[in-house]
Amino acid sequence: MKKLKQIKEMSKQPTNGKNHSAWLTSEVSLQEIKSYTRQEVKKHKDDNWVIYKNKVYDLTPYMKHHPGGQETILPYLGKDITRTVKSVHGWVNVEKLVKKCHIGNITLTLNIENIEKTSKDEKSKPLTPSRLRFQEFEN
Ligand code: HEM
Repeated sequence: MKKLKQIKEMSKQPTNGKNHSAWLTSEVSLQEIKSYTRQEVKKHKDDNWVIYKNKVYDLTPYMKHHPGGQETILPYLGKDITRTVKSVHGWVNVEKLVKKCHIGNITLTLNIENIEKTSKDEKSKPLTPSRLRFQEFEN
């Protein structure tokens, strides 16, 4: 925890990517991987958390090194950045660059109640050959 505090202090002076190599060689590690829901990540917007490919990252130590500037990332904090990153710079190996910021994974939850409701709905059943024939008569 003390280490995390130090890192957060260090992150206060932006270099806007001018010191990207310093980031790559630094020994920062926030690793204590936990499971989070998307709702939980949203609540940690101010802690600089984001979701990338179902993994949770605390970008605090990386922000000031981001070549695109830390201000570009600000609107995306607490959110899933997967699509945005793909459209802005799909060639960047994000997972490698922010490996040190990986703090958790998104838990996939199934809403059993909804699944039961859906399966009771006749129309939601898969179109098996016999149902297909039946549908031909319906239309
Ligand atoms: C943690 C995730 C991210 C990492 C590791 C990352 C990494 C990088 C890297 C390595 C570059 C330089 C690319 C190059 O010069 O070819 C870059 C540039 C940039 N990034 Fe990110 N980025 C991240 C998230 C984001 C997000 C969420 C945005 C939001 C829009 C963003 C916007 C930009 C922009 C605008 C540039 C400048 C592109 C340019 O110079 O034309 N990045 N980023």
